[in-house]
Amino acid sequence: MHYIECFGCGDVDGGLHMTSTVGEEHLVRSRFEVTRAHQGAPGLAHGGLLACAFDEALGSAAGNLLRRPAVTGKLETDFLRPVPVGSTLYIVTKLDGVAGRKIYVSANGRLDAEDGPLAVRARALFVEVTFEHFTSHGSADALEKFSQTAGRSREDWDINP
Ligand SMILES: CCCCCCCCCCCCCC(=O)SCCNC(=O)CCNC(=O)[C@H](O)C(C)(C)COP(=O)(O)OP(=O)(O)OC[C@H]1O[C@@H](n2cnc3c(N)ncnc32)[C@H](O)[C@@H]1OP(=O)(O)O
Repeated sequence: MHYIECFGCGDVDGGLHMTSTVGEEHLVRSRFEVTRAHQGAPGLAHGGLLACAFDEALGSAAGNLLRRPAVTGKLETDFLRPVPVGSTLYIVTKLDGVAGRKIYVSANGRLDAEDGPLAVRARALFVEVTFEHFTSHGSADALEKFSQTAGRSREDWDINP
């Protein structure tokens, strides 16, 4: 599910511009190209933005694999290596389990190649929500834009393929 104004996957100035695809063995592969806009220490990615990139990758996996709206309840990150500006993080996310509304996902991010050195590891708990979560806490304008740019209606989420 893609939303053009999403900081993670949308077309936002200084955003992460991430792409995610569902691949073999129900793994979701995401890429994050680290630019100067994502800097913390000179020449290195900001840890908070790396956490954001993993939130996006993990959330994309939960949404695309289960086709249910869910939000991040908890996110843990292990920063194992510095991530330089100019590098690309190859993130692979897997669904670890579902318990009622709770969706457990985890991801590994490798530097510059699918088999590059492991730089960041993350785990998250997403909690399935109803559409009322977005209608009551978000804005009607943003939801309208979402349904136009995503090209889907809320009914699409009722189907679990
Ligand atoms: C039209 C719309 C389309 C939408 C498209 C989708 C786009 C997605 C975009 C994604 C963008 C990227 C992603 C983003 O940026 S998502 C944005 C960041 N996240 C949020 O804003 C979420 C804010 N939090 C909430 O809204 C509520 O707290 C939620 C909904 C999460 C739960 O409140 P709710 O009252 O509903 O449920 P509950 O409290 O009964 O909890 C239910 C169960 O979950 C367990 N639990 C909860 N929290 C935690 C925790 N921290 N650690 C451990 N466990 C936790 C809890 O114990 C319980 O377990 P159990 O007792 O059943 O065993």
